[in-house]
Amino acid sequence: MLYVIGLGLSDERDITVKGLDAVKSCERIYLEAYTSILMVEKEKLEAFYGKSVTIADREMVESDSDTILNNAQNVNVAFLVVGDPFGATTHTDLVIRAKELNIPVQTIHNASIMNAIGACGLQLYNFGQTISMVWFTETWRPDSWYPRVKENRDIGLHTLVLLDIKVKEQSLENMARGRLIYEPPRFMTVNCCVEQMLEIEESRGENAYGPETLAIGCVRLGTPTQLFISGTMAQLLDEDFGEPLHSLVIIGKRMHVMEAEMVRSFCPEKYQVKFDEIYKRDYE
Ligand SMILES: C[S@@+](CC[C@H](N)C(=O)[O-])C[C@H]1O[C@@H](n2cnc3c(N)ncnc32)[C@H](O)[C@@H]1O
Repeated sequence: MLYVIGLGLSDERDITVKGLDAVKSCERIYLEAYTSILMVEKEKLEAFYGKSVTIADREMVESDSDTILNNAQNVNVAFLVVGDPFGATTHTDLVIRAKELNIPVQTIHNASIMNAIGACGLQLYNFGQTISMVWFTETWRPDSWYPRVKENRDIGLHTLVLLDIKVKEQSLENMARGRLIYEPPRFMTVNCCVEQMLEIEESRGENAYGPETLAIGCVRLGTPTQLFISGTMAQLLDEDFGEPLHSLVIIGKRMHVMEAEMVRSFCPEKYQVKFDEIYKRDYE
C-alpha cells in the first residue's frame, strides 16, 4: 500500500491519528520537503514516529518515483506531504504511477494552506483562481499570473496568492543528512509579493488592482503564531509579518458584509479609517 499522508501545517503533532497509525505500519517513509516546509527538524519527526524518514527531493518525486514505489505491492510505504497532499501542489503523478503498478493507494488528508480561505474571514464561494508568485530577478520578471488576477478582479472574486520557496541544493544535501533546517531555505514575504505585484500593475497599467486594493497577509497559518493583517496593498508593504510561511489574499469587490466585518477585524487600528473609507467608496 502507498499511504499519501498530509502532515498539517505546524509541527510533528499535526499528523492525524489515522496518519500516525499508517506511518507506524510502513517499512519506508518519504518526506516531500520542497513544495512546503514543516517548521520542525527531521529528527523530531523520526523520534515521534519511532522510524527513520528519507527526504524526497523534487528529482526523486518527479523523475525517480519508482524508487519510492519499490515493492509497495507487498509492503507499506508512506509519502508524507506538508499540509495536504492535494492542497495546491498535487501529487497525482505519483498516485497515477502507483495505480499503473497495481499498488493500492490510500490518502489521509490534513489541514492545508487552502484553509487560509475560510480562516482569513472570506468565503470559498467568492474565490477565483489561485496564483503563485515567484521571485523576480534582474532579467526575469514573469507576469503570466496577472491576467488571472485581472479575471478574478473583473468579476469581483478574491485571489489566493501562494509565495515562492527556494530550497537550495546545499540545503537539500543537509536535509538528507538529517537536518531539515540546517541552511535555511528562502521564503518569499508578503512585502516582497506585494511589491512585485504593484510593479507589474504599474508597468501593465490595466488596473487589475492597485495600491488602494484591500488585501490580507496570511502568515504561519495553523501554528501558534498564526497572523492575519488586512489593509491596502500599500499599507501591507510596510508591515512586519515575521517568520515564514507567508501567503496573500487580494480581496475582490464581491465582499459580503460578514466577510467585510471579519476582514476589518484583522485591520490594525491605524488602518481602520482608510479601510472604512475604501469600503464606503468601493463596496457599499
Ligand atoms: C505549494 S503550497 C502548499 C502546499 C501544501 N501541500 C499545503 O497543502 O499547504 C506552498 C505555499 O503555500 C503557502 N503556505 C503553506 N503553508 C503556509 C502557512 N502555514 N501559512 C501561510 N502560508 C502557507 C506559502 O505561500 C507556501 O509557499
